[in-house]
Amino acid sequence: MFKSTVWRMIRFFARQLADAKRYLIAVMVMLVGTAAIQYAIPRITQSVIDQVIPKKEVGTLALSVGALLVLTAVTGLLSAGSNYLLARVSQSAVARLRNTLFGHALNQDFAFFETSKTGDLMVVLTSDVNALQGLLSPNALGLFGSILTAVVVLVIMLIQNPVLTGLIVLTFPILFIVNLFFSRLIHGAWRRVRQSTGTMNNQIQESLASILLIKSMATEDQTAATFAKVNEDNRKNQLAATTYFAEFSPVIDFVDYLGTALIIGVGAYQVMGNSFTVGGIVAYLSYLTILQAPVRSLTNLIDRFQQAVVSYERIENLLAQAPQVVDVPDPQPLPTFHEAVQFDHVDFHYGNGLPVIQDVSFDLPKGETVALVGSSGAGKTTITKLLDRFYDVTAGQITFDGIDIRQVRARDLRRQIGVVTQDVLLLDTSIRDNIAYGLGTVTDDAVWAAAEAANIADFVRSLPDGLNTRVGERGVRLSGGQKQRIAIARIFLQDAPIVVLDEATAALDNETERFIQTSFDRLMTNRTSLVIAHRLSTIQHASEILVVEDGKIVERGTHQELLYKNGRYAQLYALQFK
Ligand SMILES: Nc1ncnc2c1ncn2[C@@H]1O[C@H](COP(=O)(O)OP(=O)(O)OP(=O)(O)O)[C@@H](O)[C@H]1O
Repeated sequence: MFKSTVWRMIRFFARQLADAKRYLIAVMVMLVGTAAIQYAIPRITQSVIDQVIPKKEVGTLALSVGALLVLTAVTGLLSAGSNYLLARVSQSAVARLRNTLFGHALNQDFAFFETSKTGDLMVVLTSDVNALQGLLSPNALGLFGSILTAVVVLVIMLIQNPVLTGLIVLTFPILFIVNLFFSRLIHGAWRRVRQSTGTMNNQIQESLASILLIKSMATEDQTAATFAKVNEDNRKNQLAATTYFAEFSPVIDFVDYLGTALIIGVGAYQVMGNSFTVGGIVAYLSYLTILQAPVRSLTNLIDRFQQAVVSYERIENLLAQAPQVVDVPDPQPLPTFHEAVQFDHVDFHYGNGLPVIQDVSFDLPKGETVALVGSSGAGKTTITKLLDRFYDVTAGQITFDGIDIRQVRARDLRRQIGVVTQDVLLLDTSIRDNIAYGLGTVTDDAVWAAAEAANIADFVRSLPDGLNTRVGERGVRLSGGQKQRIAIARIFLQDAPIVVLDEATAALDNETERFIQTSFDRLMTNRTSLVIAHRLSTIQHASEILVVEDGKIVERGTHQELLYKNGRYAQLYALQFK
């Protein structure tokens, strides 16, 4: 499983990098150049010590120093160039991936968002994508460069001084194992730090979001105590991570130093026996750093690789999700609504399989109002969601002017239906942008006309910033009634021929209720409406009232007919007006 994921991930990277071939070739050329210069610099130092100094060649000395300065400047340029190109390639690959994932998530249907937690999706879109970016980062990709340099340097060192080079190479497995062990420990420790930081952040976010609840239940102390516990866990994890680091750094330094000790000990011994030179020792000390670099970053890369594989698996899982509600390959055009919507023996259940809607049939002719009433949880909202095709019916069909709504493009259908829900969704932007949301460029006159129709214009005019007033996160700076009227203004502007109104259940004061009712009435004039009514006084003029209980229509008729019948509706009505 792990192996096949690794292969798929490598192929994925190859595809991502395919169109950056030119850049990657340029990077390779730069890396080869860097390798050559990194080999040459210690060689020049060596020749200065071994030849230029004994022979007192001042001219060659000046030349050598000049060459060293030029070469160092050139490596600087090459590494800046290759880092820039690698960063450019990896960042655009990652940005593309994030766009794909976000678009894919947005295109999922409603059912998907019910089963996936927002937090989990956030992790995939941020941390998991970052983990892949970690593998594509200039550091990780630059490892190829440092391996290349190390191999070149190693071959030449072996030819020059096989004994000393052989001994140095023997320290590498120790260096590798100690590094691996250390990085496992430290990564584990940092993972725990990240987890506890995540828990801490969630706790802060949740507490701030539910501040009203905390204040009204006076649970400040309790909330602070829970937070203190999470905070303490986080402190302990941080301390453990830094302790590991403090303990292991000297060990790593010691193993690093083994190579240096060998060069000084064995090298000097060879110099005494005239089989090596002082300049050679100095050059080898520089080469040692070049050789150790990839050994050290390899362990880092192994960890990043493992993290990336786990993240890639989660990304793949998200990409493998396919929405159930999809457009047919050849959708029919949907002309403007002109006749009727029909529910024809509709059955529906959510993912858990429990029947929610059973054998529901009704007509919603153009220009008429059909009202849904019934107890909480009876299935009224579900019926409106089926009309908007947020879910597909499990049996029967819903037709729009005779066309099954599964045969048309979902967005064409939804454009013709305006929805005002109980919990009004507002974005943290201006009132103007909230009213015009999703409707392209709209003139201020049109926005004012919609605000006027929704009975919110006077209020907007009374604000110092008028239409430019920001509504705050989730519209916190507005009252419930004001939010709802902004949502109604949005529907006026959308000018959909069909409206779905879910009356607020929350008790509104009489004045607000009257305001909203007038704007609802205006919205319903000349439109076709499906209304979920909680206050039965508002639907007395509906052309048909459907009483829904346990997902079935148990009674239907006009207000007068149903009162006369003296059944469930009459009962509900009596309850509200006794
Ligand atoms: N996403 C879902 N997954 C599973 N069951 C659901 C889901 N949404 C709603 N239900 C269930 O479906 C039934 C009908 O819910 P629905 O929201 O349609 O009722 P409602 O009549 O609109 O209620 P209310 O008047 O309280 O808004 C309820 O039993 C509810 O628990």
